[in-house]
Amino acid sequence: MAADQACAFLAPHLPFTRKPGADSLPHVTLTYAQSLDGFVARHDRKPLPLSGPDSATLTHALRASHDAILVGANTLINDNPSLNTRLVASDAAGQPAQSPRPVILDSTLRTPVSARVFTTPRPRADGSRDSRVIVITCEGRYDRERKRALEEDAGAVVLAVQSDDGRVHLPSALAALRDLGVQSVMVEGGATVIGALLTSPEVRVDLLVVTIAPTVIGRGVHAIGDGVRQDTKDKDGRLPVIPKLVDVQWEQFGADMVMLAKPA
Ligand SMILES: NC(=O)C1=CN([C@@H]2O[C@H](COP(=O)(O)OP(=O)(O)OC[C@H]3O[C@@H](n4cnc5c(N)ncnc54)[C@H](OP(=O)(O)O)[C@@H]3O)[C@@H](O)[C@H]2O)C=CC1
Ligand SMILES: Nc1nc(O)c(N)c(N[C@@H]2O[C@H](COP(=O)(O)O)[C@@H](O)[C@H]2O)n1
Repeated sequence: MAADQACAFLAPHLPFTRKPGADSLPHVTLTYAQSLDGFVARHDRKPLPLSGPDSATLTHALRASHDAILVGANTLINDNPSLNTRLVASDAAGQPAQSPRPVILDSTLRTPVSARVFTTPRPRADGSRDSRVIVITCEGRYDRERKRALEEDAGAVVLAVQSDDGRVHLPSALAALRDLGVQSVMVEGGATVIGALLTSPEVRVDLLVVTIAPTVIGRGVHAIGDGVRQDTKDKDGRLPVIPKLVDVQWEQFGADMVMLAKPA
């Protein structure tokens, strides 16, 4: 069964908890599905189903094993995802599946109050933890009325952190999540967030889980190439560096191949 296979595949890497130390950031797993020719989305950025049922089960087991699940504002708006764990009964450790808290990176609060994520049931077996959606925005860039609407009409928690070149400063976002008690964050994308995270000199990706589906798209958005401008230096004059991968494992889930690795 795919759920058992997912548990066995992920078990050596559990639990996903933040490293010791008062100031340490949550554990970060970066995960996405790509076509055989390397795309995560069609060129029009419409939702693109790539994962087959078995690798989708793995993704949901991974979701259930994290405290929070993070996407960029474009993914939230384009895909209108649920971000829950409806495909699994247990997490990767065999405990009853909980849905992680959705987190949206949204510099200017474009997230619509009608987004599906706000009304998706997110029962928590332990009954104790706050499951409200968290929207992280940039200090000084958001509209107060949008913040009020997201908080009061959609029931979100809006956190404002410092901006980094007009976008949410990733270490500050993770520190804000840590301060809410989040130990582990699963980042699902899209391409811009994947690129920003993989090349961040300040944030460490602890685990990378990539599903490769035997589907050819031809034209679309590359998982990494379109999220990272290789010729663009950051504000400190540094070129983006994509880390090498170590401890690489491959396993077939249904028709898909899944790679699990650690950035060095
Ligand atoms: N196959 C897969 O596994 C997945 C595919 N996708 C696909 O990806 C596509 C969307 O990708 P893409 O258009 O690149 O957008 P993203 O979903 O990566 O969102 C990017 C936006 O997030 C906001 N943002 C805020 N802070 C940051 C930050 N620090 N770093 C990066 N982004 C930040 C920015 O918008 P602002 O400035 O307004 O804040 C930015 O434009 C969709 O088509 C979706 O279907 C998505 C997830 C997984
Ligand atoms: N693992 C995976 N496989 C695919 O084929 C995908 N298209 C995605 N996309 C991500 O999943 C989100 C949809 O989540 P729900 O099914 O609505 O819960 C989508 O927004 C992407 O983040 N992932």
